[in-house]
Amino acid sequence: MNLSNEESAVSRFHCEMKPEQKGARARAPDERPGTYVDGVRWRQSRARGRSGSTGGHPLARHDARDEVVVPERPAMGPDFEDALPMPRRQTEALPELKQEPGPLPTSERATFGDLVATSAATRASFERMACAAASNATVLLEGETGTGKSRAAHAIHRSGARANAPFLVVDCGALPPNLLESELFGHEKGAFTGAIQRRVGAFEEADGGTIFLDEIGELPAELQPKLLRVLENREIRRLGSNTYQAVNVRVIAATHRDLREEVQAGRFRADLYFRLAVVGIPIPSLRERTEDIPLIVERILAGLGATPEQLAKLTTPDFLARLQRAAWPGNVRELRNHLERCLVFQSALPPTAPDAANPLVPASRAVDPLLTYAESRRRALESFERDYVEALLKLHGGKVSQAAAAADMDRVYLYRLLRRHGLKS
Ligand SMILES: Nc1ncnc2c1ncn2[C@@H]1O[C@H](COP(=O)(O)OP(=O)(O)OP(=O)(O)O)[C@@H](O)[C@H]1O
Repeated sequence: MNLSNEESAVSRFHCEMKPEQKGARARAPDERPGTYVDGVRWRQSRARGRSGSTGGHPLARHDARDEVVVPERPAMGPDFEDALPMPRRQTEALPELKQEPGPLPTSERATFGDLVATSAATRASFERMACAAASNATVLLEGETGTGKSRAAHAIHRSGARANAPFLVVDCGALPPNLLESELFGHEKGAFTGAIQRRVGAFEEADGGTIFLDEIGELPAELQPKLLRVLENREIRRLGSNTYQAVNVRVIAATHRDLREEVQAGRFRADLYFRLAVVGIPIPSLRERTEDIPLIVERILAGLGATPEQLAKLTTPDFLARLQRAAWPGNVRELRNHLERCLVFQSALPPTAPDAANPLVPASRAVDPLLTYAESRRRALESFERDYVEALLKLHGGKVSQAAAAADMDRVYLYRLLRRHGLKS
């Protein structure tokens, strides 16, 4: 399909088009005016070869070739992307913009790399991962914290043609903008105070391989146009340098955010979103795929070196059923931590039950007067911290920046606490 849009003022998500055998199915997300096929206004339509569709004024054409053409921006100077404004905040009523990746193909595939699953939802994700691995396309993994996005990214890399080349991970939420820019693109000596020598960035280091941009939704606004340029032109410029150099890097990005919502709110560039989501792969939360829990438990226990006796004790139908009923806001990571605790305490511990009156408040823990005051205090503080950040994150749907702002904490400090308590890697 060849789709063109010559009008810059078109809404960010004006319509969705899905290729079908004999053309394309197009869907307008709401009643907003101005989307036409062959002159007729529509919300859902099946378009044939060479129909014209206008969204307001713009013209969208498609033909039967299996190719999507995103309009190119005019060529400008090396810093042209820095001058591009962030899109304005959407002021009109927000339409229903939940991502609909289309019906995912059902798959027999119960493993991908070291990931295992039985649920249809996860097997469908595996199918997409396998397709992505066979290509060089940019991938966007979307799922809650701890669902296994990093593992999936690594598995895609390992299953593809770049398997023997480097795989570099950059957490876009963990560094302030200037350090992140240098981490990604490198810098020249003297580029800023403290740049005492030249530094190669992750894109250069990953040349020939894959770069995994974790928490891409946290990418600061000023770096978004720079990443867009890399994705469009496959070239980078070190901080403090005037020249671009070509890089051959496959990009896999991941986020726990709904990036479409971020685009609607004007916090994430629509053009960057489209460049990233060439292959979008949703990773379901653990509570949406409780059928996977027994297999995942076995896999995790084997990885943790559980003995056959421990394995038998922690895979009884009763214990597995309890695990399947738990909420797991931290998803597989939290499940893994729980199993590790079970091994340490040699017991099939019940998963932390949320307080009945307030599901966000975990049950209180008893104090042990046999411990010293200092040790008791340390443990209580530790336990408070974990419960607090876990509940905070759950309250804010896994959105770290939002949670940090609401709790009046520094985002980087919250990240540190989440990592310390195994709620984030
Ligand atoms: N299918 C699986 N089998 C075993 N362990 C898993 C599986 N999926 C995830 N894990 C474990 O869960 C933890 C979290 O996985 P991972 O870091 O890939 O999640 P994530 O979605 O990238 O998290 P975040 O969004 O916080 O970065 C890791 O310890 C990983 O080893």
